[in-house]
Amino acid sequence: MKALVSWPTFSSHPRRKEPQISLRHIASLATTELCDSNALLLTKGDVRVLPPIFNIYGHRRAFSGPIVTVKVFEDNVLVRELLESPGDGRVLIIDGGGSMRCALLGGNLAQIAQNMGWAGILVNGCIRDVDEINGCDVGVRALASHPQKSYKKRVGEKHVPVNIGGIIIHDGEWLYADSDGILISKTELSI
Ligand SMILES: O=C([O-])CC(=O)C(=O)O
Repeated sequence: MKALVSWPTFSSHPRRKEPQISLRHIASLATTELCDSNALLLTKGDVRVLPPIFNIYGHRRAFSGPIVTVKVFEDNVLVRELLESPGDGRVLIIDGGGSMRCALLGGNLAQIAQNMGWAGILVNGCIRDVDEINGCDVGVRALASHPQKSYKKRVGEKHVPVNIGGIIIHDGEWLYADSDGILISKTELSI
């Protein structure tokens, strides 16, 4: 398998014959290759594999970037605040405690994330407006979908360590996601 995977978009313009490959779709390194090339880091725990509990949403199937964390519970005001700030190719990890009782991310927030340059969003919880999210040029991972919105009380903490499926993740670490899985790394990885 090649080290680099890409997710080209093809122009629908009738006169254009060549596929248009958007630079924003040159995706991240393949998680399989990263695991194979960084076996020592995996052994040491500097690279961890998240348990395969997340569903894949969003137009961008593969993404990577430095992590920003936020810990909330059934309240997404802090999520909106972060997504309204420049993403600069980073990945937002929302630890929603795994709640199955409401959605922490919907179509509006995914659109904002796309416009603000976030590479991806991982939700330890639920999302809604799945069809809209799937149309946004951002990668999304979440446990499930739920039609109900969350509270708006602004309770939670930004930039704190979070525990996702038993893996402790710190702000500033790196996330790599593709169709095969999700890696968390203390540092930026190479093949
Ligand atoms: O605002 C929310 O609670 C989530 C939502 O529906 C959206 O992002 O469209």
